[in-house]
Amino acid sequence: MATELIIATTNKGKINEFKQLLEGEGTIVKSLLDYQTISDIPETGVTFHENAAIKAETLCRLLNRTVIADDSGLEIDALNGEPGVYSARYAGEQKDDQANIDKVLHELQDVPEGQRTARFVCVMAVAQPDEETIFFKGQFEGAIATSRQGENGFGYDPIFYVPALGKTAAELTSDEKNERSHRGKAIQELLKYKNLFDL
Ligand SMILES: O=c1nc[nH]c2c1ncn2[C@H]1C[C@H](O)[C@@H](COP(=O)(O)OP(=O)(O)OP(=O)(O)O)O1
Ligand SMILES: [Mg+2]
Repeated sequence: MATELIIATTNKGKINEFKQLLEGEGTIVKSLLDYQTISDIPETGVTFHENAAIKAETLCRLLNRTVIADDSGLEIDALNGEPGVYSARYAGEQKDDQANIDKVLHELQDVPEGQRTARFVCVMAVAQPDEETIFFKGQFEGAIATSRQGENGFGYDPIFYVPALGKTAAELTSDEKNERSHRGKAIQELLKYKNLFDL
């Protein structure tokens, strides 16, 4: 039987990346979209670690199975690290990617090119029944562009400029993004520490 990895997320962009990063011979990825009867898990924490733990531990308890969660966001230096943990709801509770991007571009309208540095942060929590939750982290350094470029990815990708490649994250192929992204790096750390079949 295939190993099922359960990710406590409803974000389709994340789910696609988890599938590209982890699925293969004998391993399939499931998400909250496969457990429609489970209601939304409120993210009441004030740090990525707290929210990742809340999501992973809540679903772990409900299913009595190992669960992975990803809490991530965009830290913009000129905004003192905002929107950070609040990235998904930056422009309101409706979690609208386009409205969030518009708000970032507006906030940064007078910030010159050299001062638009930012990073994506991902904290991944692995919750297992009767064990301490463990955490893995990844960061992806870049800068905020002045307009949208590219169609790939999700969330803030169209305005996240990757200097080394001269493209936004939304102009990268999924392999190019996964090799260097916050989520890709957190998964690499997880896999250094744990075999997928132990999850
Ligand atoms: O690679 C990324 N490329 C672009 N944007 C990204 C990325 N990674 C995180 N982000 C943004 C999306 C969202 O605005 C926030 C995550 O918020 P976060 O609460 O972790 O996820 P979510 O609410 O969309 O789904 P869920 O909590 O069900 O996993 O950061
Ligand atoms: Mg969320």
